Amino acid sequence: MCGILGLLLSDSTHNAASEICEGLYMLQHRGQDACGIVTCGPKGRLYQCKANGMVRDVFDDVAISRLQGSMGIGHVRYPTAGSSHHAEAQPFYVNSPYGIALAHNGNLIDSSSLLHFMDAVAHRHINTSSDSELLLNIFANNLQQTGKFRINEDDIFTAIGELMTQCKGAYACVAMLAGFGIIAFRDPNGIRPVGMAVREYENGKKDYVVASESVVAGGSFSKWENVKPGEAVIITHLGVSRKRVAPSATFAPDIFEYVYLARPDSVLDDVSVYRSRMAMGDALAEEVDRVLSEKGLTVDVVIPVPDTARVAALNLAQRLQLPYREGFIKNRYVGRTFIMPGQQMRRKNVRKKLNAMALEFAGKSVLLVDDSIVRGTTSKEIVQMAKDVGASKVIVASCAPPIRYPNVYGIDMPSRSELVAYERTSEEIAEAIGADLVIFQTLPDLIASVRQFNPSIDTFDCSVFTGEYVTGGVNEEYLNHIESLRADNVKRKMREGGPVTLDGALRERSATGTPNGTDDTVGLHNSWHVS
Ligand SMILES: O=P(O)(O)OC[C@H]1O[C@H](OP(=O)(O)OP(=O)(O)O)[C@H](O)[C@@H]1O
Ligand SMILES: NC(=O)CC[C@H](N)C(=O)O
Ligand SMILES: [Mg+2]
Repeated sequence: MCGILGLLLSDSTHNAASEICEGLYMLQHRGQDACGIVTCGPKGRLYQCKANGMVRDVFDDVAISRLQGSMGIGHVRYPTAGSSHHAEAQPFYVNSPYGIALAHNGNLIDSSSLLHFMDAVAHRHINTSSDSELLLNIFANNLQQTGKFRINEDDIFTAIGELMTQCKGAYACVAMLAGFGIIAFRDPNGIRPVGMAVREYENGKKDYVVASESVVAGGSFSKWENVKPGEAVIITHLGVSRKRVAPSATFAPDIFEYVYLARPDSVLDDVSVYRSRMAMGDALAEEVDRVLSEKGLTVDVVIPVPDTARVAALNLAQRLQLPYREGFIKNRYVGRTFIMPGQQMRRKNVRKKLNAMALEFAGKSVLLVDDSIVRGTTSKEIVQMAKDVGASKVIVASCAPPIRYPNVYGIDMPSRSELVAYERTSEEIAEAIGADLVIFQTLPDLIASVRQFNPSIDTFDCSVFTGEYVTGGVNEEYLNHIESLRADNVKRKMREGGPVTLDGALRERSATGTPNGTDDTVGLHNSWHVS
């Protein structure tokens, strides 16, 4: 779940970079590892700044002022393929044909065969282990096939249509063609979100923004519209062209966007994330009530696990007519822990991020409400913290059902054995996290919490709960393969600089994962900002 963004300003004398940077700040929750912007200035010249780090670390006034041009694209990264090396920060750039930059949210599941195609058929060199670099080169290769000096919109639609038959997985993308315009497209199942909005001036001119989440367009833009699954959108100074370029497929947006990934103040596929989380709290209240009366237990207070679970926890407390107390105070300077790259870092940061206030816990039977329990890192720590400050009983309720299967579509949960619910019953999960009881939302209730706001959504990608993958092509062999590439222990070795196979035996490379690493890759694709 990275964040993507594109901006095209009607006034070619204005620079787009500062507004893109502001937009990336609003998408920071989708990726904390790296970020970048590419703009297109006079004569179609591209300018780039990207690096490991948060938006505030990578972009200062100097960096922004160097990014010339009235259109550009941006990205915040949470790696789900390849490594955390700065060389894999996005947007990616390829010079041929025409000069293209691309930013991608999602994950391809057929990278190995695409890499082989690149090598054996397209003869294009892929310089990193990122699936997004591959995706860009598939697009570039398809455009190249036109053999044209200058391409038109139909050529672009055809190239993306072809890409959608070649690339399997999740991809919400924004691309920029030098001197031409901005292009957005979304995979045929619409797994990851992307939409667009317009800013209209009295003189009839229009600026356009494309973004992962509507919150980016909240200020001066209006008319937010989703990019539809299998659709491509081309935005130029002449206007907008849209076309469905893929054969129809089941629309299956990832339900985890509503559970955790997206900001509550965004509307995704016409569903307010905030409203859906309120509904999750209401539905979970029913389940909590049922289980508590079945077990003859009572609760004195409902305590949310900040931040994401707050909305649902408040509704749950109101529904059950229980006091709601902010028993955990969040340190505002610590980011999201789930999307941090290593287990040790995640664990340490839960402790840094949340502090239990004894006065809300001492002697009480507490119900902690979280949006999800994935590795159990957060719940294990906070249950202990609650007990340390004197809670007499700690019950944990989760707005999502147990997560027992890996995610292969852009959330970094590649390894079954890292999931606390894998091969465990609710009782065993409670034991693993040290709680007296764990209560999970049922899957039908979770789906209804979101779908009631947009019944036209066919279904949701719920693969982390069911093990059913809407794209097909995910079997035991594939799951073992990604586990061997991306399990926490493998990533740790990568960060430590050991040589590991990143692309399934196709090549070996080392990845130190820091901008100061001794290995570096060529400047065409990879540069980072040094102020
Ligand atoms: O079981 P785990 O592996 O710990 O993952 C689940 C937890 O991680 C997330 O919180 P996070 O700190 O990332 O972000 P938040 O502040 O938005 O809640 C999520 O909201 C859960 O609290
Ligand atoms: N979370 C994402 O969307 C990641 C995009 C891409 N797979 C990467 O690892 O850079
Ligand atoms: Mg959380």
